[in-house]
Amino acid sequence: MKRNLSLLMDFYELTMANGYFKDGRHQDIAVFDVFFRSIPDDGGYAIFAGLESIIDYIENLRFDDEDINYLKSRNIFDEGFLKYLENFKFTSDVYAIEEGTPIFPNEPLFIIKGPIIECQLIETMVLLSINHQSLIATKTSRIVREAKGRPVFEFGARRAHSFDAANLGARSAYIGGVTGTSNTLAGRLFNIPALGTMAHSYVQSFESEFEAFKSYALNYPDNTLLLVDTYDTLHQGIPNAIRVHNEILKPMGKSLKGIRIDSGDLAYLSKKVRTLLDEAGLTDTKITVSNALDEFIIRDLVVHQDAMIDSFGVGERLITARSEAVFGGVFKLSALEEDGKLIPKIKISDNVAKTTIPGFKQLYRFYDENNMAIADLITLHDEVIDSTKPYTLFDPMHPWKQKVVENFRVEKKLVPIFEKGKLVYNIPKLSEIRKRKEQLFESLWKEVIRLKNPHEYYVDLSQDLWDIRQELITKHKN
Ligand SMILES: Nc1ncnc2c1ncn2[C@@H]1O[C@H](COP(=O)(O)OP(=O)(O)OP(=O)(O)O)[C@@H](O)[C@H]1O
Ligand SMILES: O=P(O)(O)OC[C@H]1O[C@H](OP(=O)(O)OP(=O)(O)O)[C@H](O)[C@@H]1O
Ligand SMILES: O=C(O)c1cccnc1
Repeated sequence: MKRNLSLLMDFYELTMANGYFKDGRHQDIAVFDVFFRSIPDDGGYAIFAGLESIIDYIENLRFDDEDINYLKSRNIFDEGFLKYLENFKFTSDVYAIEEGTPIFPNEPLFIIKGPIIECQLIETMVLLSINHQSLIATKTSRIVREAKGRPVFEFGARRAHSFDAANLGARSAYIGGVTGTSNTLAGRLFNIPALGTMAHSYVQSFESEFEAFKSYALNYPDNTLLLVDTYDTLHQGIPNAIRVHNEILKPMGKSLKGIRIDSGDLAYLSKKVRTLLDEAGLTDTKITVSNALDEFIIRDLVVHQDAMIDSFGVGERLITARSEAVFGGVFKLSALEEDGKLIPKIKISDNVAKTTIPGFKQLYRFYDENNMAIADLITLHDEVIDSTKPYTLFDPMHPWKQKVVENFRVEKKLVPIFEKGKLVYNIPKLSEIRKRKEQLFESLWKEVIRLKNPHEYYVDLSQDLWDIRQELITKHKN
């Protein structure tokens, strides 16, 4: 079902848009940036996601009769403004970081340059898409990393905060690194491997656990995955699973694919289960565990308890990003055209870190000879970095802290998405986005990605941009 989401915007976007229109300023060219200030869970990096939803929103942004009639019924909007909305056409330029890219605080993730009225109308959807999807991709990447190569499956749909959160959450989780999802619709929509085991209800619905396992094995002899903790994992679940293997699967030339443990001490049980399975000759049968897992429990199981676990199913704490459920991306005006010239604008705060970075910008990532990311540099939009010469990076908060880099390579991180309202970006397949995340993640130092007290990745300003910012701070403070 195609939904009309055009009015999914904060009401103030419309009152401001109506104001710009009535004052005849609505076609004035503005630049707005999206950035975020702190990384969820005090992490050292985040993963960017949500761009495809924004592209979809912009491509379908039109106001139908029901939208217009609703706005009319509020009795505050100008007739001319409603006519403008009725004939709305997106004409702006958009630049964004590509999904799956590691991102850091304060850098521009998404830039729109166009009539101020258009910038304002898309604000809410841009933020909600980036904030939700980057949050889940980031949380997932933390979880997957701690599994140290063991597959992680996303099991969260039932505890997601809505159906959109389930579907887009599964997509973000796939970018973040899960191997598959239990959400069948996400599987169909996004071509993510959709799969699963069985629930306790299946076991409970039979006279005995053995009968339940037998039925499952007969129905799925090639992919028998049994939930073994309904009654007693070690004394009933595993013996019944081994019996089903010996009596049903083995005579068919098949073998038990895997078992899932969903309660109890997962380290202790997994080791005991591994021994029992091995002793029965089932050395290839995989052990999956679930039950309110997160990156910390997984790390504890894998690193500190030597649990014998082959894969993890992770639901509620991933799909809701329970440990820190807000990704604080913001949308700020950074430039305005006056007499045909873009004039940088700033928002000053007593907290220097909260003072915005003015101007129409570009973002570069510096890599060393070994392809490791050294720092990100925010520049003016047209600045060019000459990588054949040494470049002096400096900390924008403490400019005397400097580092001269040589033998580096730079990547422009903000790529054109819309030009004068026309989509110019080749939307990548989800599998390519996932691969990008994997590849770019390899360029981050271990110090930056560790869970606790990570090293702060440098996000610097070019000298030209720093000068403009200082000039504006001085001007407004006087
Ligand atoms: N060895 C372990 N190390 C660290 N955390 C663990 C370990 N085993 C299980 N956990 C976690 O401890 C929590 C236990 O949850 P809970 O108190 O609900 O117990 P339970 O075993 O699920 O009990 P129930 O039988 O009621 O389902 C879960 O988050 C689970 O992932
Ligand atoms: O704990 P999570 O990380 O969210 O992982 C998903 C959970 O969902 C299921 O439980 P549920 O009690 O909903 O149903 P069940 O009868 O299949 O166990 C499953 O057994 C997991 O415990
Ligand atoms: O397939 C599973 O094992 C599954 C799916 C959803 C939630 N919990 C478990």
